[in-house]
Amino acid sequence: MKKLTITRPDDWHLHLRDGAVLKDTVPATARIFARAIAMPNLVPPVTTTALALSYRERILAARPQGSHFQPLMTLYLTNNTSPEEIRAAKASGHIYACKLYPAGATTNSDSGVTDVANIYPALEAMQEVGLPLLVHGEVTASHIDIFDREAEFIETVLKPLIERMPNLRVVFEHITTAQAAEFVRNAGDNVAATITVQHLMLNRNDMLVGGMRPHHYCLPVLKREIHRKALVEAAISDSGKFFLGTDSAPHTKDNKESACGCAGMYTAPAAIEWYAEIFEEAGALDKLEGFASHYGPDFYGLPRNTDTITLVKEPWQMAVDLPLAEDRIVPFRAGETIQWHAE
Ligand SMILES: NC(=O)N[C@@H](CC(=O)O)C(=O)O
Ligand SMILES: [Zn+2]
Ligand SMILES: [Zn+2]
Repeated sequence: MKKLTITRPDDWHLHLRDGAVLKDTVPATARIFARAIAMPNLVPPVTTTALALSYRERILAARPQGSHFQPLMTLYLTNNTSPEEIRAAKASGHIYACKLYPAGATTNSDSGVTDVANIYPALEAMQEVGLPLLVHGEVTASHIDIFDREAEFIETVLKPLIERMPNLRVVFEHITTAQAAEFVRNAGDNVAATITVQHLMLNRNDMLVGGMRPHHYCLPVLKREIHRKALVEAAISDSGKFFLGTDSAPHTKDNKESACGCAGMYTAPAAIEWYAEIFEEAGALDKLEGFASHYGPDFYGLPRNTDTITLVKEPWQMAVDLPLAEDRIVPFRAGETIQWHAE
């Protein structure tokens, strides 16, 4: 039987949500991951240190018994985020980054930033105290085609921003295009990117051929096969600039299977197993540990985990649906076979 032991991984982009669902979402990730960047797009959003600290307590309370899982908290930037709030966040010792959602770009982004110029004072404070900026990198102008929104964001927002603040640490989250991979590769050491399971495994045909598949809808939306290939190249490149961020984004079955379905895929239940499948298929299983367990903490200036997990090539079946508090959720690749099993 094929086996692979790697340093315990972390998830650098995760949606746990809040309230009753935490008892399902927290164990799904804590099963394998030591730490996860907890995204702040709640309703209302996590805009202050006080809100982040109380959210952290609710996540900790939902851990399975004996779990050492650590949520790494983030602040949701708004047009009104002050430099004082940034300094307080850093001083709290529990906030590891701030998230830029362009207003209207994705799930719960209505309070997001309408123009990055509005947050220059906050970004300057982040640059100064060393808090990374996490970016949902898509423009939202209605005349820009949805498949072009990420590439457009690089040219019109990200490049000028990084030129203006060359020491700001930036994570370009859930990249989906060859342009984004190339931009990050050529940028300075202060710029990195996370890559999801779904953008490494699927292209837009998987969402639209043979019927419209709401469970394959997320943002940024799946792209062409050439982009998927470029992302796999980036993930296995060992450059230290690309690391694991699942963007596991739970929505109930009803909210996905709808005339206006929510964006997001729930990959937490077998994330590391799917990444292993991707790396194996690319002939690069030896590169999985760097991507999943080393480059993330290195970029954030945190210690790597000291214990390990073992992946065994032992096929199993993903459930067709799972509990999400009082509702049901359809996980990624529901009912399908998973090649690896991690423990
Ligand atoms: N990725 C998604 O499609 N959805 C995420 C938000 C996000 O990360 O953009 C969510 O919170 O549901
Ligand atoms: Zn996003
Ligand atoms: Zn996300």
